[in-house]
Parts: sequence; structure tokens; C-alpha cells
Amino acid sequence: MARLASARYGKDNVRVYKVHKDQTTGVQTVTEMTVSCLLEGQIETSYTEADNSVVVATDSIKNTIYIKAKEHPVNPPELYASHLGQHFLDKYPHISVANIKVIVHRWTRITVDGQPHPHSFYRDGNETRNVEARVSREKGIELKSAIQGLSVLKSTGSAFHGFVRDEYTTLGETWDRILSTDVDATWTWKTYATVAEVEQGVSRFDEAFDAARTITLETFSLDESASVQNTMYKMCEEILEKAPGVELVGYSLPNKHYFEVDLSWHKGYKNTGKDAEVYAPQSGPNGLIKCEVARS
Ligand SMILES: O=c1[nH]c(=O)c2[nH]c(=O)[nH]c2[nH]1
Repeated sequence: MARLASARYGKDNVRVYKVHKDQTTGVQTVTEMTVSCLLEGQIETSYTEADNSVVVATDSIKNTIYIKAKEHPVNPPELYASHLGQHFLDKYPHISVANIKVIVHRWTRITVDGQPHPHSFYRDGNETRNVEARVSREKGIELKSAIQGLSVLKSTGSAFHGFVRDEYTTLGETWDRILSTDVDATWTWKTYATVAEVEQGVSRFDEAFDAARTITLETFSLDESASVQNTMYKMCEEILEKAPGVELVGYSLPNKHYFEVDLSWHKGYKNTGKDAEVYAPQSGPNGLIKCEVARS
């Protein structure tokens, strides 16, 4: 015998672009997103009995993603995701949870002759602003916001020593190394009961994003890093301090290694330790360091 242990379905990778045209100034503002929407509820019989009467077609889910982008602001993405998720609960009694994911891609305004251009933009990095909303009848609106894919490197100001040394250890201690990572930072909001509650004081979401980005970049730059672990903990602590509605902050950071290259075989070149200039960046393996920090 078998039973359906869990099920969700919907549309993934729905690409959406929205433009806002300010009629008085002529300035246009654009947002490009990739949206996912997966539904849960009383949908078991569609799997177990071929009963499609409980299925809102994934094509209709895709259409709804566009319609809600037309009807509501898409900024901040936390609000759009909440509106979109709530719609499925309001419209379909047998749907109990909508899992929304919004990935916002960067389009930064171009400066021409020192002036912000009214309708031209460039991609100034692969970093994305992400939101996951789980909108459910039982719990309300659970929101997680994130920055992903923000690549950073510091060429000094990072050390790593004092770690366990035993018969498995080959790594030397260092007081000066390169530190590089692709930042994946996530902050979890207190649960909201309604979309109206999300909308009240909605500027908190952009403020938290800006704070998280600035804290990440500044702490990465300014901290005399003892380890990835310690530097990321400092980032989490500071985000919790700056963003009052946030309950939990987490980072997942690959430690992207840059190996010294011994070039002494060629004319006795000195290229290690304090003389190191040419390094070999490694594609893998990489360290992977994660943590979550909550309020105590
Ligand atoms: O910051 C670091 N943390 C580690 O846990 C670790 N392990 C390692 O080999 N290098 C590093 N660097």
C-alpha cells in the first residue's frame, strides 16, 4: 500500500517585467522578476484518483501571476508575494497554502553626463533580491527575504589560525589571506496575519534590504576577519539590531579558495608568503559555512 505523503504544484520560472511611467516627469522605472507559485490543499485526489476537478491549472496560475502584477505594486516584492499568495486562498476554498518565490533581477539606472537617465538601465551584478512567502490559512503570511549571489573579495584583512591540528591536518595557519565568497543572506520576518498588516509600514522591507546589503559589504570590508564563521555572525547581529521586524538572520557563505603558487622553480621567483602576488583561484572544492542567528 502507498499513500501520498506530501504534494504541491504550480508554475515555476514565470518571468515578469513591469514598467512604471511617471506621466509628469517622463521618468520610467522598471522591475524584472522570476516568480514561482506552488499550491497545497485538498488536491490529493488529483494524484491518487486522476480527479482534475481540484486542479487550478498551472497555466491559470501563470496568468494570475501577470494579473496580480498588473493590479498591485510589484515593489516591494514582499508585498507583491503576499497579495499573490492571498489571492489563491481567497479564490479557492480547497487551497490552504500558497508558496510564492520572487527573484528580483537588477536593473540599475544609467547615468549620462552626470544625470540619471529617465529610461535606460544596466545589469550591475548578478546579485538578486529574493522573497519567499508562505501564505496559509493556518498561520497567515510567513515571509523570508534574501540577497543572493553578491560576489565579494578582500585581498587582505583576513586570517585563519588556531584551528584543530591533528594527523588529518595539512592546512597551514595564516595571518593574511584572501577572502572571497558569494553572499547568500536570508532574514525571516515575524508572521503577519493579513496582507493589510504586511502593507502597514511597508517601507520596512526596502529598509531591511538596504541595511542587510550595506552591513554585509561594510562588515566584510572593515572586519579583521578571524574566520568566515566569526565575520558572518557579526553581520547577523547587526542586521537584527537594524531591522526590528526581523526575527532570524542566516548566512550561507562558500569560502572560495585562492591558492598560492610556488614559482621558485623559475629563476628563483619569490611568490609565497609576504611575496605572494600571483594566485590560482579554485573552482572547487570550497568551504561552505552557514549559520542562523535569532534574538535572545
Ligand atoms: O574561515 C574559515 N573557516 C573554516 O572553518 C575553515 N576551514 C578551512 O580549511 N579554512 C577555513 N576558513
